[in-house]
Amino acid sequence: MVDYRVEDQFAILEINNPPVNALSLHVREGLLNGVLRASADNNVKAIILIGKGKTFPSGADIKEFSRPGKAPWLPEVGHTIESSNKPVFSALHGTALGGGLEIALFSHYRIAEKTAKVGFPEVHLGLLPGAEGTIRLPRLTGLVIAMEMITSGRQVSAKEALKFGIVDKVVEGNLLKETKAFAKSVLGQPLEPRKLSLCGVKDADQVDKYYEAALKELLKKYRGVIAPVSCLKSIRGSAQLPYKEAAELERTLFSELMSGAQSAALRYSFFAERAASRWNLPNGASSANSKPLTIKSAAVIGAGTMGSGIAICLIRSGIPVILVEQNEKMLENALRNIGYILQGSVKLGRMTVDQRSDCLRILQGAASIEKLKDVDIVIEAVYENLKLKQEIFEKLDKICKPTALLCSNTSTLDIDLIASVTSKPDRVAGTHFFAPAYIMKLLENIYGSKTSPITVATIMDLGKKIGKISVLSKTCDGFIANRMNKIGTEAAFLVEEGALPHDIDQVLEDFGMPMGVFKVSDLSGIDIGWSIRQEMAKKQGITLTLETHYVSGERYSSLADRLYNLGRLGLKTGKGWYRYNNASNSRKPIIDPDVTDMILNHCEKLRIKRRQISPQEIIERCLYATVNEGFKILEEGVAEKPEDIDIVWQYGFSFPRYRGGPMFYASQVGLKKVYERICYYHESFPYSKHWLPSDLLKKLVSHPNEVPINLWMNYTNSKL
Ligand SMILES: CC/C=C\C/C=C/C(=O)SCCNC(=O)CCNC(=O)[C@H](O)C(C)(C)COP(=O)(O)OP(=O)(O)OC[C@H]1O[C@@H](n2cnc3c(N)ncnc32)[C@H](O)[C@@H]1OP(=O)(O)O
Repeated sequence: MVDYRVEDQFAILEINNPPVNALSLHVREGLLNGVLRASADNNVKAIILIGKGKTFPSGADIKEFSRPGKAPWLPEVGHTIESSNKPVFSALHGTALGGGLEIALFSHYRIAEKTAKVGFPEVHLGLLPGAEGTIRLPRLTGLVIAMEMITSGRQVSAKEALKFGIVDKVVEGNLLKETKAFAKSVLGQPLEPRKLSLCGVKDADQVDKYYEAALKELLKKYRGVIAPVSCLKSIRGSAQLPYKEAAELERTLFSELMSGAQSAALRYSFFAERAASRWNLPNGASSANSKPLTIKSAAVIGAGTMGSGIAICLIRSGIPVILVEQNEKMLENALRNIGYILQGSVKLGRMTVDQRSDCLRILQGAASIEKLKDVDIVIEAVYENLKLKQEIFEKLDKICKPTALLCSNTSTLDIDLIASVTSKPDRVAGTHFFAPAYIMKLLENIYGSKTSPITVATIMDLGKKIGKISVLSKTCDGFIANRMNKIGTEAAFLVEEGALPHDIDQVLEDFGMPMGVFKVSDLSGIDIGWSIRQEMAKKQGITLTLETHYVSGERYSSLADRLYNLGRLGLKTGKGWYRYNNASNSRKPIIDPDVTDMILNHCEKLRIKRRQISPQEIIERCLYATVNEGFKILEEGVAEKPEDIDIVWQYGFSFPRYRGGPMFYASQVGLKKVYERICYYHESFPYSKHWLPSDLLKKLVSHPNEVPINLWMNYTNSKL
């Protein structure tokens, strides 16, 4: 794991632990033994630490964090490096992150290859750089930069690292050769000034001021997240305490974070995200054995908000797009809007003026789909109506080349029904983007019964290429995301039973959702849900009234229909579940007593006796109903694994990452407890079929060993 050789009186310790040279036990042992051996060798003048393959160590081995670890620990390895009688040079390339950067900070000198990046991403895992990174970095960079880098987890370029004083030299070409050359230029110089444990923090006298300012910002930016504040406390310690005491404080804070629920969820999320990109189909095809096609050109049908957003995602990644819209005025507006949105990206520094021009150069509008005969993929993004989509797919089937993939941005419709009108159903799939498509990271890809592995591989790969997190779902009504989402339904019932919209929103926001469900509803428009409900009623041949309380034997809440009838369509009309001060263009929701009156009247008419509802019940009702559906989704093979579901929730619905996702959250609460509460709510609300307990959940609670391994998460010691 660490290859040792001596060349030109340099001991080269080459770390060889692919794929990212994580500092697993054997690497730590190799480094420790290698440094001791080189220090004792009279033929060695200096020691060089370097990574084999694509990177210097990118951190501690995160997998080791979930099991009892073994010495030597990283700080021990680090102090052996620092106290060596020979100068130690870390030669950085790739991504020198976390524990990797800490090893470098224990070294006496750091040389970085031009394209290298360095950083402390531990905060994303709910941790702090616990091998004295919070104590050493401020000694090089000063407090402000260290606070920013460590609390944000940002990776900085070699050039920036040089400017900040993190590295001593940036080199091009052969890193080892250049490191040796640099080493020769400093050999013989005293080592003491190079030992960070002997240096002070140069702006230590300003620490309280910097701490307060950073804390204020963090509390606003990362509400409810504990690691950034612990990072900050540890950095403050680096300035206020003697080195050893600061290191002890760091260790204490690190242990607290490591044993906490947030870090467990964030570490799970790290692996879940990577697991979601791997997929298996029931026919044995998988991401490991299926090769994607290369997509060189695309078309998007429908220039509404969704279609335009999807076109932006594609052109931003260099894929030429034909945007098709029959309505010429709408097309013109859409092309102009895309220009404005990209202009906004330039203003925010997310792209250059030239990059914007390049994007617009590969975007063209078209009024008919006749022009699509040569494109590699078509993504249809018209109104959610099966008949309309089938008409389009029938035409595309005739016009497009036989190898073209035909995809629908449907959020609910059966892919098999859409594919059934084409002669090549193996080429048809769903690519469900989330609004706004150019911002939201999730791409929910859907396969039908005839979708080929090549098609699946291609859309999963396309997602990655356009910077999305792709998750695969089998076709069903609503797929993973919308089928599972029971929060809105239960929230409305809770309001009928005694809670008020702002009570529910507050509880959900305290839980970590960025916005409560009623605020979201106001933002997207009360009319959207209303049309969906009317469409559903039409299909079932029923008429919804303001007194409707049951539909086909299922409990129904007409509260939102009442808002619609009052013309309270949400933010756009200045009134919805909340009131808005449109005169001042404010988006801030204001609690409206008229809504409370409307709710109380509704309950009186339906003879509902209102009661006190606790925050605990709000969380349970909103989340456990969703979790129960999640288990049904797993049982039916709609999602292949719980990690897929959790990633859909994190990236599609902004579920707090520090809670892992609904499935991981349920595992932390304890599946037995969750199951018992679901059974209780099923008894209490027999007319809501989403409370019918999932068989899989029942089995996991009663006979966990009989459940196939993929149906429960790999990366957690879940409490059953
Ligand atoms: C007493 C105190 C002790 C320790 C303090 C130190 C703490 C730490 O160092 S915590 C770790 C800090 N480092 C990180 O958080 C980096 C995490 N990794 C990444 O950000 C990325 O993997 C990368 C930028 C390094 C590379 O990205 P990319 O090239 O896109 O590859 P992948 O992300 O797909 O990763 C490839 C493969 O490697 C696995 N992996 C990555 N990092 C680690 C790691 N630190 N430990 C274990 N495994 C790691 C990753 O899961 C992928 O494997 P799978 O595809 O099988 O999942």
